[in-house]
Amino acid sequence: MDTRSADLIVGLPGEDGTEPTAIHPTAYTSPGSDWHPLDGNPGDLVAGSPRLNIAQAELAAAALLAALGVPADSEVARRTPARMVAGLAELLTCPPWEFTTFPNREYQHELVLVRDVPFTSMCAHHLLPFSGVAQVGVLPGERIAGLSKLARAVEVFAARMQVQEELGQQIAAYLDQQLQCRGVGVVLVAEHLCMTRRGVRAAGAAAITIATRGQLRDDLAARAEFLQLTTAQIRSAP
Ligand SMILES: Nc1nc2c(ncn2[C@@H]2O[C@H](COP(=O)(O)OP(=O)(O)OP(=O)(O)O)[C@@H](O)[C@H]2O)c(=O)[nH]1
Ligand SMILES: [Zn+2]
Repeated sequence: MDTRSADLIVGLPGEDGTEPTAIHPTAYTSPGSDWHPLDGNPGDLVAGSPRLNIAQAELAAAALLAALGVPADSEVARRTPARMVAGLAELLTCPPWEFTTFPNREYQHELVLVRDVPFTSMCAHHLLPFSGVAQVGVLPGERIAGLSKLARAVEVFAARMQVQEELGQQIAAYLDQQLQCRGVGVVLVAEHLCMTRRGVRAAGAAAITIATRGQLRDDLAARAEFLQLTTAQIRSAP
């Protein structure tokens, strides 16, 4: 497995077949990431968290709108600062969940792939959403994950401000650590509003990133199969 994450390995299945000790995804900081506005803990951004000051955020939102010259006195706009804060908090928050695994009793050694997991995340450069689909593949080891947990891993790491490359690497590193499996692959295809609706306004442009671990990175045949299954339907340039 990825040597960069060796010092962070948790969740090893017990020798007697007991459940691994799961780390909660919201308490997880991926290896190799040196900067996250939410400090690796999107779960902090929930109502009541000392890090989420709703009143202050609403004042700041009102000040931002005023500085942008947006009138605040209409009935429609009166609650806009509160809606802005609630909307951002929602995009940067994920409900808690536990990573469930099961013994790989029939020894499924072929690829397990969950395709087209929709996600929305927040661009760390412009605070605009980027959204698309994730393809999450695992070459199982001793244990297999509940399928929904592969999609939940996407969901929880999407609830951060970041760039797409980081999102893919965080998901891959997390699954690698949790499952101690033989390989992990994450393909993200996303539209960045900061690029398609402003700036260069490249409408229709998509960003594709690939993050792999273990045999899906190092075994050329396994990698080719994974990429063929996950990228075959991506539209080529006109
Ligand atoms: N690699 C990467 N770049 C991103 C991502 N999201 C946004 N960007 C890019 O981040 C860059 C920020 O560059 P800047 O030149 O500082 O920003 P800007 O002046 O708004 O640039 P323009 O978007 O070209 O107008 C832009 O090129 C964005 O397209 C991402 O997920 N990954
Ligand atoms: Zn952006």
